[in-house]
Amino acid sequence: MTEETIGSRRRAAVRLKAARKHKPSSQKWLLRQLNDPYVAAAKERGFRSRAAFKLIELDEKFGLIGKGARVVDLGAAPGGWTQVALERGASRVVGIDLLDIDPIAGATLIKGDFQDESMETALAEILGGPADVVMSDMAPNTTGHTATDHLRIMGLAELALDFAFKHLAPGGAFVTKLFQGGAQGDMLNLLKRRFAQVRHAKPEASRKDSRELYLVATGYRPDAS
Ligand SMILES: C[S@@+](CC[C@H](N)C(=O)[O-])C[C@H]1O[C@@H](n2cnc3c(N)ncnc32)[C@H](O)[C@@H]1O
Repeated sequence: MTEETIGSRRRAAVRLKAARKHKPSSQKWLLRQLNDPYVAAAKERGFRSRAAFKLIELDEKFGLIGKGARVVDLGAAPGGWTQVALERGASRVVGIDLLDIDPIAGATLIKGDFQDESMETALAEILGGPADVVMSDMAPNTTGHTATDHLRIMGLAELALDFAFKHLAPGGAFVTKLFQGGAQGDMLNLLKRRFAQVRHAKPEASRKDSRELYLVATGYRPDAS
């Protein structure tokens, strides 16, 4: 048996031992975390979430974050997407979340609901101009009821889009998380009128069994009606 095999067996035994300390429901979650290559890679690269790799993939595919870009990260906690935006050359990044976020050098982090009026003035001051990218990885608490969860996430995505309309620079990009079924009806039509290109994407890092996917709209046209 090679040393590598012995090593991986040992690691598996440690994982199982660690997982056994927990209730069956959290055991399942823990085992999934422990065996997830993106969790391991995030730890190795100092990212706060495995979600960081979703943004890396989206940026590699669509070229969203240019050098010196101003970026707004909606639903930023624990901070993976904010870290990626900075690493990819953004000059100003504002992360907003209902939850506390530990400081990230180079970013401004605001605790609160992105819909609060106070956010508008704070943002204009911090960014020093309109945003080049408004991105939302926001997720509402899920209920387990598929139709309700779909409506909730669509509602949040629509509000994020309203926010983008107010803050994006011409030519800017908007990214939002959705559930499968994607952007539909009115929202999709609106996006197609106001952006040069609208695409759906399911990054490799997005779990196969999750209904999540992302909508990426580029080339914002504020004057289009
Ligand atoms: C999946 S997490 C984001 C992970 C993040 N992209 C990362 O890489 O670390 C979704 C976040 O959306 C936040 N959220 C949900 N509704 C929000 C709202 N109305 N305003 C601000 N943040 C919100 C939640 O608190 C949660 O932290």
